[in-house]
Amino acid sequence: MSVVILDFGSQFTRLITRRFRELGAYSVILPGTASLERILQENPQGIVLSGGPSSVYDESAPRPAAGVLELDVPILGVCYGMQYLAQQAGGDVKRAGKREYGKADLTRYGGQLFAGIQGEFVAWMSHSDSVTALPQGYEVVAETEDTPVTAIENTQTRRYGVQFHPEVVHTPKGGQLLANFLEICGVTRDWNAEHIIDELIADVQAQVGNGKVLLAISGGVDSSTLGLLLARAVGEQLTAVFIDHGLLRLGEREQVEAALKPLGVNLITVDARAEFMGALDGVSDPEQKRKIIGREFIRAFEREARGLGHFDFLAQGTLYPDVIESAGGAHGDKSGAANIKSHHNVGGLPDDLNFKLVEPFRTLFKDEVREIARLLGLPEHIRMRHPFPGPGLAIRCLGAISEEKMDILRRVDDIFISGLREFGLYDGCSQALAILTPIQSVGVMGDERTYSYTAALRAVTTDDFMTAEWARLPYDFLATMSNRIVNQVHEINRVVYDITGKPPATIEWE
Ligand SMILES: Nc1ncnc2c1ncn2[C@@H]1O[C@H](COP(=O)(O)OP(=O)(O)OP(=O)(O)O)[C@@H](O)[C@H]1O
Ligand SMILES: O=c1[nH]c(=O)c2[nH+]cn([C@@H]3O[C@H](COP(=O)(O)O)[C@@H](O)[C@H]3O)c2[nH]1
Ligand SMILES: NC(=O)CC[C@H](N)C(=O)O
Ligand SMILES: [Mg+2]
Repeated sequence: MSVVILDFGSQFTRLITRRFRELGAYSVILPGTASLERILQENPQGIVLSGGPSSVYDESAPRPAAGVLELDVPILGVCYGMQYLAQQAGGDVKRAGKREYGKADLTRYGGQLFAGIQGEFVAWMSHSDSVTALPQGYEVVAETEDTPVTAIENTQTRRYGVQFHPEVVHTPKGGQLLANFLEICGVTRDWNAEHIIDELIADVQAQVGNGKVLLAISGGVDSSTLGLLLARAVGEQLTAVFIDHGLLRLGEREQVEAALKPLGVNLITVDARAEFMGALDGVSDPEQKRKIIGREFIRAFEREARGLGHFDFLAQGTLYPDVIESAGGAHGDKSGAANIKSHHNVGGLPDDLNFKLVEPFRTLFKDEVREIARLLGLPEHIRMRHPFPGPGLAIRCLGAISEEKMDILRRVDDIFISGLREFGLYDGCSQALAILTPIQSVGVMGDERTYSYTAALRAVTTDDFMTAEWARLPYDFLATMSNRIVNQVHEINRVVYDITGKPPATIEWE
């Protein structure tokens, strides 16, 4: 039993499942055009039609399969989904005079979807089209100043629609609205992280059978948690490989080896520094760097696999943000989301990949993996570690990299991260990093002129790494960091702090 979410290409589709998970309900995402038969396999108690970039009046607009709207289960349409419901029931949808984007206050609301909700209701909007004529049997149950038809319902047929996005955090009471929909569907809310673990284990066992699995492990949260999960799922068939690509932080290789040993993970460290540094020599374009790194990772795993016998499967701790930013879409079919950057483990994979990928966390967000990690008993110091990207320092050294630049950046990074720990600020940030810029500027030290590099420091707070705020670190702390860095790293004579959120920036600089 589940709620089926039909995806019409919204950036937020995955957030709908996430909210349902938080509410203790199990749901699955299927492509918007999935067949009726496929949908019925999920035994749905309710259906959500997601938002999407298309307009329902376009010839080529994606539509649910015939019969879906006739199913005798409640259906909630979100944005595009609501417009579709309205159009199908004989209403009309037109391009609105004004595009509505961002927060809007509901000037009135009521009806079953809003049951029990009180006070102001801030709704997050992102649409150009609007329902301009209400279909028969429907009632308008919410409006904003700009959009007279902001929510509709037909309690007879149990069809509901909202023009805003209840699934994003910018709609603070959206969770309650989704809970009301679950109630209408009669969903029992007893789904939790332990169920997720059982399900993930069963899925891995079904996928892998007796095959041998090479686990790409970095010592980070995702792959370490995956190590514990796979140890339970396919124990003996597992070999974990950690790659030292020369782009790691100061002392990281030793720390990772020391941290993973007690977990009982059978770990092999591969020294691939020469291969990575050679392949990256002289390359300055960020996307090209990412693609080369993705390819070199796979080549290193292949070399290792050959030495150890035959491996069908490569397991990676890929998370949902890696997938959506690499333009993977909610179900990994490149369904219209934009390519922001090619994460080494998704968009950076070479075309001639000979492994089958095992990526149980591909639909999850970081904080959900941390919850799984807690249940599997991952030690706190690994569980709460800041993420560190697979391409490592290479994407924090802007432009072409070199051994010398890696060495400079390693020392700056170490001063900053150790400083955060020393001042008790590490856990208050979700991620912190140092960047080596190619900018050289004039300074004066010991009465002498310097002409050296500028380092940038960045720290952010975020839950899901999809959006982030820059961390308001104390000035005194930043002053201490700046001092230490210019004093101890002679190649740096200027330090700046990045005060940009995501969006419009991203967390990493490349
Ligand atoms: N040095 C490495 N050696 C082997 N595999 C790696 C390495 N770096 C990254 N990977 C693989 O790429 C995946 C994605 O990297 P990513 O940094 O997003 O996750 P993580 O390192 O497991 O966790 P975290 O986000 O906390 O750093 C990892 O889960 C792992 O499978
Ligand atoms: O394993 C990874 N391989 C990659 O290619 C990669 N690129 C970005 N990141 C991490 O993803 C999160 C979001 O980063 P951005 O805001 O820079 O896109 C941040 O936590 C980044 O550190 C990566 N992780
Ligand atoms: N976010 C959405 O689902 C948008 C739906 C439709 N494309 C519109 O602009 O109104
Ligand atoms: Mg990592």
